[in-house]
Amino acid sequence: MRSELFREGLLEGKVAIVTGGGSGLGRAAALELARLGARVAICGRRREPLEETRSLAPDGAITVDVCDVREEQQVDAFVEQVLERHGRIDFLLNNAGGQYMVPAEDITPKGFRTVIRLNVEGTWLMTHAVATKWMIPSGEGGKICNVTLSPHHGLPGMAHSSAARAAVENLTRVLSIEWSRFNIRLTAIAAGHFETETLLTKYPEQVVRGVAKTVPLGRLGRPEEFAWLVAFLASPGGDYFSGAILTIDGARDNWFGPYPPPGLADESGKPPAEARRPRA
Ligand SMILES: CCCCC/C=C/C(=O)SCCNC(=O)CCNC(=O)[C@H](O)C(C)(C)COP(=O)(O)OP(=O)(O)OC[C@H]1O[C@@H](n2cnc3c(N)ncnc32)[C@H](O)[C@@H]1OP(=O)(O)O
Ligand SMILES: NC(=O)C1=CN([C@@H]2O[C@H](COP(=O)(O)OP(=O)(O)OC[C@H]3O[C@@H](n4cnc5c(N)ncnc54)[C@H](OP(=O)(O)O)[C@@H]3O)[C@@H](O)[C@H]2O)C=CC1
Repeated sequence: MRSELFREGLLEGKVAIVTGGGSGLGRAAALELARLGARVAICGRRREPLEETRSLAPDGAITVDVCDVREEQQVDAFVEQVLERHGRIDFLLNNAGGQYMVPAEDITPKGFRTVIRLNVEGTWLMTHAVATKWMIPSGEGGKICNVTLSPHHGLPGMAHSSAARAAVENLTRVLSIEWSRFNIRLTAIAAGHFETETLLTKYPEQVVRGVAKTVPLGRLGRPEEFAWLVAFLASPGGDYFSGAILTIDGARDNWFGPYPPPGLADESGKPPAEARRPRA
């Protein structure tokens, strides 16, 4: 299948890593990058979903490795394997991540560490390995894109993850400064609510039922909309983006709920306006 948006061969010759490529947003991104001609290495903890992603891509476009991004030795071995196989790494999407939903007072020390370790340490280990094993010593630089979370003004039930994603966003900013001398460009995609299988099945049913109503555009994001942004950043169109946090969330960061709010609009859907007062 061809990309619905970009020209064929746009990413020919490029090598990309997508962590968590076996499902949801990671799968959609890996497939779009592969459609555009990139060779894509995906990883995750379970082989089966990764193999399924590979089976959906053009022959030979995607390679699969089991790797837990929290484990330094596994990350090192994975990055070395990709370099042995493909000889270069142009683009890294740190997509593996997540959390569980729970009131903050019920987060145990182990639970907090678990979420920080996955999102912050996992992102850092992969970023550091790719930078020090290829992007810096090769002199070629490259692009690293981290996946974070919108809303930025706090997501109740996800205190650990909100803290972790803020850390990743600041890491993105500081590395974009430090590593500009190596031509490494870093961005973060702050994803709002996307209709992935995990989002639809992992969280409490009553939360999932109402989640689209927390988005001004009134719907969840589609995985391909995320994948197109990733492909754009990997393409020459993304060459001058660095240090930016790109929020893709149907305006969720700016308002909680559909707009206009239910019950406030007129029959045509127009929000209310105050009457003009006569000038004094
Ligand atoms: C509807 C609103 C949506 C908001 C936006 C959402 C965005 C998304 O991110 S959707 C995609 C989410 N995807 C994922 O979260 C996938 C990755 N997540 C995971 O793998 C797990 O959820 C993980 C983050 C907990 C990590 O798993 P693992 O390393 O296997 O950890 P354990 O299951 O062994 O748990 C360790 C530790 O963590 C605490 N804990 C885990 N789950 C819960 C829970 N449901 N409730 C309370 N505490 C939990 C707990 O301390 C665990 O230790 P033990 O108690 O000893 O088991
Ligand atoms: N869907 C949404 O609305 C939003 C998603 N996000 C973020 O986007 C990313 C993708 O989300 P989504 O596709 O919905 O969720 P998924 O749960 O489908 O994706 C998470 C992927 O990461 C992999 N993964 C988890 N832990 C590890 C680990 N320790 N090492 C390697 N891989 C791991 C999982 O595979 P495996 O279990 O086999 O390891 C899975 O393929 C996540 O970071 C998520 O938090 C952010 C905001 C909103």
